[in-house]
Amino acid sequence: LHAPRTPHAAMADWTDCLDFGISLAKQASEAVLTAFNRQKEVKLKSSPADLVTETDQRVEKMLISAIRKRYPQHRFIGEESVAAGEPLELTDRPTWIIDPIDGTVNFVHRFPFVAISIAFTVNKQTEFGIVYSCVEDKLFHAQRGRGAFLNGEPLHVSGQEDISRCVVVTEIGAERDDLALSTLTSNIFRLLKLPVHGVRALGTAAVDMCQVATGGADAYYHIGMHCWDIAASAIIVKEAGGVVTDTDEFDMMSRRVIAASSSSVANRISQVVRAFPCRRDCGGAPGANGGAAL
Ligand SMILES: Nc1ncnc2c1ncn2[C@@H]1O[C@H](CO)[C@@H](O)[C@H]1OP(=O)(O)O
Ligand SMILES: [Mg+2]
Ligand SMILES: [Mg+2]
Repeated sequence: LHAPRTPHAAMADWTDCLDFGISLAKQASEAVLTAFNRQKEVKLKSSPADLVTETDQRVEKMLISAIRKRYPQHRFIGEESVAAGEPLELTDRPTWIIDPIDGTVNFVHRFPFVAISIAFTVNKQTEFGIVYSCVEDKLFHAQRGRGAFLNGEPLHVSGQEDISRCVVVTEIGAERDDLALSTLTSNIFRLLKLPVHGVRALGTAAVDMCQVATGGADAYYHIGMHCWDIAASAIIVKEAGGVVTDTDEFDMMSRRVIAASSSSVANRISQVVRAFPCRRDCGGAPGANGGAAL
């Protein structure tokens, strides 16, 4: 007798991978903290504000080689691998999306918010996300359909629906051209005029977005970041009861995101904030097959 065939991905719950990812994030955090107070050699990437250090590269290599050893069939999208010329391609295969240090400018300056961000997708759907805020020693994680947690305690968004009572987090990013800078500053101007209670930026997209999951902030938006900056924190916000959108449906490759405590706050931010053009990380038109869903 033959049991009915169920696709492998539908059967698996990927908890094994999640546990392994958490143990690796802890190891990676030790490496980041050891280097944190030392003098760093800094190289530039796409702009004078887009930095990389030897630690970013070493931590990413350590993570990928450990995962590859245990799961030889799995694929990777890593910030520093892509910077070194690896293709950025999301397929249906199990894929680890890694930012070895989110907040490299903070790391270089010893501004105490840096994180390791690890997301895992199957069939382009995120199964879990891990964000380890190293200096704070805060481990955020979420698994699809199973809630979001900070150091093991359940997380919930604030539920705030009134934009004028919101703390909104965003990032300044690495772009320094006139169009990007004027769009960015006028977005902040328009939000402050609504008014909102405050606008904040911690310097790490992953940790910023986790603030929405804790209820410490009510919304987050960012234009220009990459999939590895937000893939893990997006599922953490969603599992904490938040809303994660683009101008339309969330697409982690679109380089735009709004995460909010409620759909009314998300809609209000999408009415106020304008995007500047960014080349997609991968895939076709927004929402097309090459994108990725939560
Ligand atoms: N081109 C870009 N535009 C906007 N944000 C970017 C960016 N590249 C990276 N980021 C991310 O935005 C935050 C800082 O503004 C960080 O999370 C940073 O990630 P990183 O430190 O891994 O490079
Ligand atoms: Mg990053
Ligand atoms: Mg990084």
